[in-house]
Amino acid sequence: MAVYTHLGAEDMAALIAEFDVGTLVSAKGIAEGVSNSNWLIETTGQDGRGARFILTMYEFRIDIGELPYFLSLLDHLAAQGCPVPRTIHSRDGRLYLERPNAAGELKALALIEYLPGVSVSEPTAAQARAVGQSLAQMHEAAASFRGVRANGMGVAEWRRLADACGVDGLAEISPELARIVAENLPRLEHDWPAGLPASVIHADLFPDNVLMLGSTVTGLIDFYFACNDTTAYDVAVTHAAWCFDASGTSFRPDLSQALLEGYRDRRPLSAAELAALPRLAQGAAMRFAMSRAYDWLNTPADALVTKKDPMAFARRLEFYRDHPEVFGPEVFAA
Ligand SMILES: Nc1ncnc2c1ncn2[C@@H]1O[C@H](COP(=O)(O)OP(=O)(O)OP(=O)(O)O)[C@@H](O)[C@H]1O
Ligand SMILES: N[C@@H](CCO)C(=O)O
Repeated sequence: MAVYTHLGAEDMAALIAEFDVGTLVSAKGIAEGVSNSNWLIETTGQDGRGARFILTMYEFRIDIGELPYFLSLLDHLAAQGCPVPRTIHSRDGRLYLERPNAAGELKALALIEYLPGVSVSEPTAAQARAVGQSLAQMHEAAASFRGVRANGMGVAEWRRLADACGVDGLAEISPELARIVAENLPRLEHDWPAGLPASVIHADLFPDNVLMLGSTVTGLIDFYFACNDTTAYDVAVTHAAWCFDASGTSFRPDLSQALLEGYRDRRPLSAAELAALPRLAQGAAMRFAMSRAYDWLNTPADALVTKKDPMAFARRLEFYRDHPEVFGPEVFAA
């Protein structure tokens, strides 16, 4: 569940009245998501024909100081034609408002455009191709975005998370996990690709952050890890998130080929980027193995959150290390 704060009907109506979107008709809590409280809002709309929005209260994790980067990035990408929800600005031009949460702490709230579509759990090749195309479209469209944010989930953070788990903590999750981190993290730290083209990246484009209708991408959402970093690393993250079964044991070459071809339809990958992809993909797998391992050990047993399996990504890491040909030229020649 993810509605941590109860907003009464009068408070909600007053909040929505701060935006030029008509009057409040209904507000329903959204169960998905863990970091924020989210509501599906229905209003009469500016023209009386009805309109839908997503209202988010940023409960944990997101620093209010970073919200202008995330929310104005949505506006920028939407204005460039990307399938990204626009931020609705308040009548007095603010990107977000502030209200007390359940504990009386001041929290930020943003209203964003509602987009149709559902997140797929078993993607087809046509859907993977469309996601590759949308990712490339986003990279191109973001080139003119002026905001800058460092990647808080980069190599240094993988090390910090690994050290915070400790060898014993990693081994408690799985002895294999401790071994894979010990064997691969120092190597990735030492040889992490540098000097490749950089841009704004989404950095977390998992299937649950893509809305689709059939094989059409209708929404890229949850930009709260977006940052400026190596563009091809975003391709690697998306590849790691889309091209395996849930356990990370079974690689799907059909999805891989479709995703990479879709991406290259819109933005060519240079020889240097292609050569770096095996290592970038190992890093992407390490990033999610480490954030999941840390959460595994530090999420209270009674939290209403499903723990995600770190081994699913540790296995992907070994797969990428052992199969660099996944990104080889023969894949694209086929
Ligand atoms: N613009 C949108 N249009 C339609 N539905 C949306 C939109 N934004 C979010 N949603 C819906 O709300 C759900 C929760 O959103 P989101 O995943 O961003 O929450 P979160 O708490 O930030 O997530 P997490 O903690 O997993 O990062 C999504 O699964 C999606 O169903
Ligand atoms: N998408 C991530 C969570 C965000 O870090 C995961 O599945 O582990």
